[in-house]
Amino acid sequence: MKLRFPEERRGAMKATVSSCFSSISIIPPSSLVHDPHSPFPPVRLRSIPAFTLRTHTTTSFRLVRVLQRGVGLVSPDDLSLPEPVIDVKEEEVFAVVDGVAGTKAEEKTLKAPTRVKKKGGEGESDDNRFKLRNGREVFEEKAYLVAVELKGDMEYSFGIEESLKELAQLADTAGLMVVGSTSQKLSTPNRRTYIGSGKVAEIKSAIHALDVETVIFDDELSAGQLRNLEKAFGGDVRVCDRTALILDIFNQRAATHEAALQANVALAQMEYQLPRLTKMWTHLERQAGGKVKGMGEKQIEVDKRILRTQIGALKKELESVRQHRKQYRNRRFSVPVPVVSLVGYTNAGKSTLLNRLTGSNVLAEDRLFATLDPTTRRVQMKNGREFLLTDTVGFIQKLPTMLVAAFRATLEEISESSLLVHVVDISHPLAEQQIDAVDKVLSELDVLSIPRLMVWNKVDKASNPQKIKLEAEKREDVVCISALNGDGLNEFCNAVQEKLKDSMVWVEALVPFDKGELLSTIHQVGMVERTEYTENGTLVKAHVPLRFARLLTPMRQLCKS
Ligand SMILES: Nc1nc2c(ncn2[C@@H]2O[C@H](COP(=O)(O)OP(=O)(O)OP(=O)(O)O)[C@@H](O)[C@H]2O)c(=O)[nH]1
Ligand SMILES: [Mg+2]
Repeated sequence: MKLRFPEERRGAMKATVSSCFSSISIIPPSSLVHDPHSPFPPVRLRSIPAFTLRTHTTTSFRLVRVLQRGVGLVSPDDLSLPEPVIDVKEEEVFAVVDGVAGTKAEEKTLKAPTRVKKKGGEGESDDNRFKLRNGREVFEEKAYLVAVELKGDMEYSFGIEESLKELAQLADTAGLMVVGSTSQKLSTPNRRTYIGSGKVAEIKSAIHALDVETVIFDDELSAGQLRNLEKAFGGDVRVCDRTALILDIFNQRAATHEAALQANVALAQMEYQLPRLTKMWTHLERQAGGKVKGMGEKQIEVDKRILRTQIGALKKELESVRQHRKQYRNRRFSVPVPVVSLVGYTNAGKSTLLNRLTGSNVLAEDRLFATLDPTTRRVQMKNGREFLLTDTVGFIQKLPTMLVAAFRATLEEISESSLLVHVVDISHPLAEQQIDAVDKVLSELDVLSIPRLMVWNKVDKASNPQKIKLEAEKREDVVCISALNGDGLNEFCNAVQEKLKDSMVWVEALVPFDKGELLSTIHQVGMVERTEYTENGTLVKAHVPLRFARLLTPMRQLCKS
């Protein structure tokens, strides 16, 4: 496999590890657990919008309720919408209620599509389709996947088949059963239906033949396209896009996490929802026989205003969480242990690496987006040096921008790190494309200036580990490891230390004898090259973190005089 790396990434991770680190080895995990607690105290938010707490048994039902007919998102308690004076037949209630959030009839429709386990008869085959996902039982709906390759799209490096494979993994993570897929090459997407009319007809036949319940598109679709496609496919089939699917996975996973994280996901869902509120209400005018002109327009405005207010309130609360976390981090930084963040594509093995090095028990599994919130643990090496290692949420190609924005506060951990370790699943056929996708997100987060070290993980799983290792040796900024079996972890720690040294400053200071504690801290957080005992104190020559160097300024002057 050929891997490309931009010039700036070929940094200073020397193959010639400096002699002062040659004796470093890793202490067995059991003795490394220094910080069994999360780095942040639990944060309480005053309010999480009601919709994030609503759960339904059927995934696609949730997708549709939450993401497509978004007005249902708004908490009924917050609403003072005028009830539409429309005489509707029983079967029309569902459509009307889907457009009118918070009416009494909504409760009725919420229950409508929920599947109930039946004993015997018709329900028996359905029984096998109830699966446990993210700690919850969900009905495994049949999903059909659609991808479009736009001609001349140079950014699209994944290839349509691979992107579909990843979409299938996402669908599986969300609890859907993929029964088929199709793709189309287009020069420009169709404005109304995204795909061409022939493809629409082809998918419609597949829906009938395979009993499809949900059609998922690999790209973000507009509200109009989603609606037109649903209409074209007819029946009960739902249509959603990749972004909605990712948001749904985050929503499912966030349910068991702290409130601040749920609020981040809620915010991302609302941001996705806002532009998709248009024309949701036009059916009201149709059902009123066109007698109440402008009614739909008015309702959209009301909904948008409510949603904007909720977004504003949520942003405000998240800002206070941000400040809270910042204060906590500042306190942590008063002991200047360098912070190293693990970043990378989802499923690359970041959490497995953190667990290996620190004896922690962070969830690591063969699923996408196993980790949602950062975990920081202390890594101490045999030579007494230590650094803090932070595990972060994984990235993915076509990561919804609203998710990146919403997680910005959480990802501040990354921006305040001394070093980013980019973990790559080198056994993956698209490792190179995944590296590019991660770089893209890192540049969106504006952290490209932080020193980086690349780690090729899962070497044990690669078809030709020896070849990979030889390739890595040729590069200056790559370390090969297997987080699963522990191979290469000594080299990894040495490389981290070397990289950290690059970000430190050289000091020569005379530390008075009565400041023994300070001397041991220098040994702990810095890289001491030499110590000399003099009449007036200990002369130390070391690389230390910038913040710490400032503390030593008076002693540096003392040394010069
Ligand atoms: N063979 C092999 N499997 C590994 C290795 N490292 C991790 N894995 C497996 O890869 C899967 C994903 O590992 P995680 O540690 O959860 O990956 P992650 O990067 O934290 O994933 P997200 O939290 O989704 O971003 C798990 O099934 C791990 O057991 C490795 O070195 N070799
Ligand atoms: Mg993880």
